[in-house]
Amino acid sequence: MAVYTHLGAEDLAQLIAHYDVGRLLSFKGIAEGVSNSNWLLETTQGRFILTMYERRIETDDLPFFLGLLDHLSAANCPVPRTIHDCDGAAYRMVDGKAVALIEFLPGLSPSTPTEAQARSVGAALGQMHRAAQDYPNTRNSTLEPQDTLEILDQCGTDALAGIDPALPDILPIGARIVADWPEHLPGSIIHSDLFPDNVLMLGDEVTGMIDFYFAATGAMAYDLAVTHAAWCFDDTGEACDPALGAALIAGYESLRPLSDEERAALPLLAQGACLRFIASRAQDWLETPEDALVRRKDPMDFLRRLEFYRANGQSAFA
Ligand SMILES: Nc1ncnc2c1ncn2[C@@H]1O[C@H](COP(=O)(O)OP(=O)(O)O)[C@@H](O)[C@H]1O
Ligand SMILES: N[C@@H](CCOP(=O)(O)O)C(=O)O
Repeated sequence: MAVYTHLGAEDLAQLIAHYDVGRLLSFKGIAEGVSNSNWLLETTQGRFILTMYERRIETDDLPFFLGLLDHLSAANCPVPRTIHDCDGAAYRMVDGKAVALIEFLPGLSPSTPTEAQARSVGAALGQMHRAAQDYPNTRNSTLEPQDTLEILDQCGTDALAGIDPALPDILPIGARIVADWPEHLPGSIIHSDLFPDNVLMLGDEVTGMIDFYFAATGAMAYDLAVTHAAWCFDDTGEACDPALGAALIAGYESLRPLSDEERAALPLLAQGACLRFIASRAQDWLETPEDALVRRKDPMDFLRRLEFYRANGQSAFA
């Protein structure tokens, strides 16, 4: 489920009246997603996505996230633009919560990506990194390897072992990743969470990259490593498909070639990416009540990926 707040027809019609988007004809809540409430709105002028920010997002960060969408879409990246209200504001407050109206983009998120799709998503990521170079705003990530290790430390060995007896192994492994973490790789604004469910596609074409709410200033090669970990394995992280990885990287390099230093760092960056998703998933696992209507994601899916990157080193990216 991803509609945490009830908004009725009258609430939505009243809200829409603040925008130049015509009259509300119909709406429905969107089931996908876990962090925010989303509705698909149909008005006399077309379709729009309404997002209400519920968890993990600071309202103070919204100008950064929403301005980034406008910056990237103006540079022809496949990213939805935000619809500003009649006063020019990118977001409004409803009952104390921030809401934004966002362009609807067509497309479906692939559940079993093909090589052609992995290549396209790599190219879209490279295009985004280049276009974001001159975005004037910055944001520090709150999920650097050190932060994610602290999250796991706070979960504690016993609680981690309660999720899976092998999970506490991540603590010493994570400490080594943090100690070896490369600094000074070329940076831009990075998406940081470009999983298949955050990409919309029509056939092999990327029609939308969405959910930029972990975007931050960071190393571009780290973003590529996150995308590799998210796209090139089966769901449980047991099997990596090297052809998907090769296609993803080739697509990326068609827009932005990697330096030797970035290429050499990929195995460690990918381990750091896995550490980040193990941490947020473990934290959610422990904090989400058993009877909540949100499907908990298994941190072990990313411990398996991490083991793969440790065992295969550079050949994971051959
Ligand atoms: N701009 C958009 N165009 C079309 N569909 C969208 C758009 N933004 C979000 N969606 C739909 O809403 C779902 C949840 O959005 P998302 O931003 O990923 O939410 P969450 O942050 O809760 O994960 C997506 O899977 C997609 O189906
Ligand atoms: N992609 C992350 C979860 C982040 O959730 P999102 O719905 O906001 O993309 C994971 O798989 O752990």
